[in-house]
Amino acid sequence: MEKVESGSVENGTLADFQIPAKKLNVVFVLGGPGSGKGTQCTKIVEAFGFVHLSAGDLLRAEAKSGSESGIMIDNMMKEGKIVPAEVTVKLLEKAMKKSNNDKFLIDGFPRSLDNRELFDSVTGIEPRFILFFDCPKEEMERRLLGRNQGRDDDNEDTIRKRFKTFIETSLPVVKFYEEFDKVHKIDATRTVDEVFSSIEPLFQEFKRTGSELQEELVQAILPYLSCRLGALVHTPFGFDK
Ligand SMILES: Nc1ncnc2c1ncn2[C@@H]1O[C@H](COP(=O)(O)OP(=O)(O)OP(=O)(O)O)[C@@H](O)[C@H]1O
Ligand SMILES: O=c1ccn([C@@H]2O[C@H](COP(=O)(O)O)[C@@H](O)[C@H]2O)c(=O)[nH]1
Repeated sequence: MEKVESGSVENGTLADFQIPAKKLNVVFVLGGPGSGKGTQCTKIVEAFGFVHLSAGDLLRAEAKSGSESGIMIDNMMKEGKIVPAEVTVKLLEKAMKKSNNDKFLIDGFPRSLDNRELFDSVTGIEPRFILFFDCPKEEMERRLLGRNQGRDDDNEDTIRKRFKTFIETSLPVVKFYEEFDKVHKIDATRTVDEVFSSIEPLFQEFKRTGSELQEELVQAILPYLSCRLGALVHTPFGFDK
């Protein structure tokens, strides 16, 4: 397999990561297009303080950025094809390094066995477990056609291609992890709340403690405090009139 060119990668670990790869908690969220991965990730983030990284969103942003690979990514997405692993892994790696968090939900990735292999060799990260949203094609198609978020790939023709790629290329990843007993298969046909209730117990070990919540609050108000402090320093007599 081709090796990723990255100055930060040494011996299969994220060398300049603040937290060792082994200590990171990564959950892969897999399932067919429209099975409800993104919807549930939002709820998991709210409840358990994970960082949500959607591989599709990262690729869409890269496609829009006008970068060298942008046109290639855009074309591949319109065809429902899997973007080369080097591109996606690099985007995920960059997004993870930007975050101070140690808990990541990686949504819609790995989409193929070679995506999985490259992520493993570049980051050295072993996912804690895999959530697999199981949903019939007809229901997924109904949801995608009703999504209405202006996505270029939510049309009948591309949806057909995305389903084909999912079955031929992405399902083998689920099978791979099943061999290691890492997959939690979720019946995604139920309501959003019912689905969430069934996955909530899997995340109990990640429940935030009081001091973590306190730390999050401090981090959230820090920019405001430093802004106020700056204003005080620049105001005669040290206070606003
Ligand atoms: N349990 C559910 N019941 C009914 N509709 C749902 C459910 N979960 C999600 N939806 C809706 O289905 C559509 C697709 O959901 P979502 O974007 O979460 O899927 P996804 O798996 O992330 O899709 P993709 O892989 O294409 O990004 C959205 O419009 C969402 O509101
Ligand atoms: O790891 C990935 C994830 C996504 N893609 C491409 O993006 C589209 C849309 O992905 P969503 O998860 O539905 O947002 C997908 O059809 C692929 O073309 C990818 O190549 N690799």
